[in-house]
Amino acid sequence: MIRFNQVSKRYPGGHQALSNVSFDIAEGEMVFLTGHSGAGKSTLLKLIAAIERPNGGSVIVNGQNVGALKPAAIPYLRRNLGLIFQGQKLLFDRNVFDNVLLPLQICGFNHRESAQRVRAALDKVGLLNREKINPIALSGGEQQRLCIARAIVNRPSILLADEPTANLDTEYAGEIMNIFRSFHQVGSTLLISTHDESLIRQGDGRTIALKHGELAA
Ligand SMILES: Nc1ncnc2c1ncn2[C@@H]1O[C@H](COP(=O)(O)OP(=O)(O)OP(=O)(O)O)[C@@H](O)[C@H]1O
Repeated sequence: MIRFNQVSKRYPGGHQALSNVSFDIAEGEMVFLTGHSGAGKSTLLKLIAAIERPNGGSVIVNGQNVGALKPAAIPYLRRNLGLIFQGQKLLFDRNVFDNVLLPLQICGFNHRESAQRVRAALDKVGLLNREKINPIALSGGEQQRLCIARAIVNRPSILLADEPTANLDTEYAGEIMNIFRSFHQVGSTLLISTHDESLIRQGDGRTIALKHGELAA
């Protein structure tokens, strides 16, 4: 489902973030991506979502070479991806429900189906009873769960999460891991970058480790 074949990424200015990285992730797998700060984890996730392009090798997602996609094809790729990335902003001028609705509005779903999907996503992350409030009134962990609801409302087949439990206490981190496990159980493919050893222990998935931009043995 995701295949990296000898992938290298060098940023402008000459920094080599990834060197000759190769691995496969099968449909339905849950994989943790680990490595020190600066090892290249975020870069690897961005290559899958075509936020960055590789300088060498190929990144294949669902049979498509995403590094070679034309810009017009990128939104179609992203419809199959749920992205939980650092720095993604919630909209504080809309309520919880409307924050989750936004990706469906962009895709042109009708109102009734959208509302059902939003409520199903909010239910999964335990925020169904908070749909009318402004996200500013949510705790850090609840805001993170709202970001997850927004990422899954399209029912993506692949979920990419970059440090999803950073800055959260253990209790919240455990809740988020439970949500990921429930996706894994229904057959979604997950790739989760994390420093959090306890998350990895709870997750029962394979680990891919990066060290200075290379796969660590
Ligand atoms: N847009 C960019 N321009 C230039 N260099 C970058 C850019 N993004 C990342 N880098 C560099 O590439 C390397 C890998 O960064 P990346 O963010 O992928 O690492 P990471 O493993 O996710 O780190 P962290 O755990 O700290 O988030 C780092 O040395 C970083 O400074």
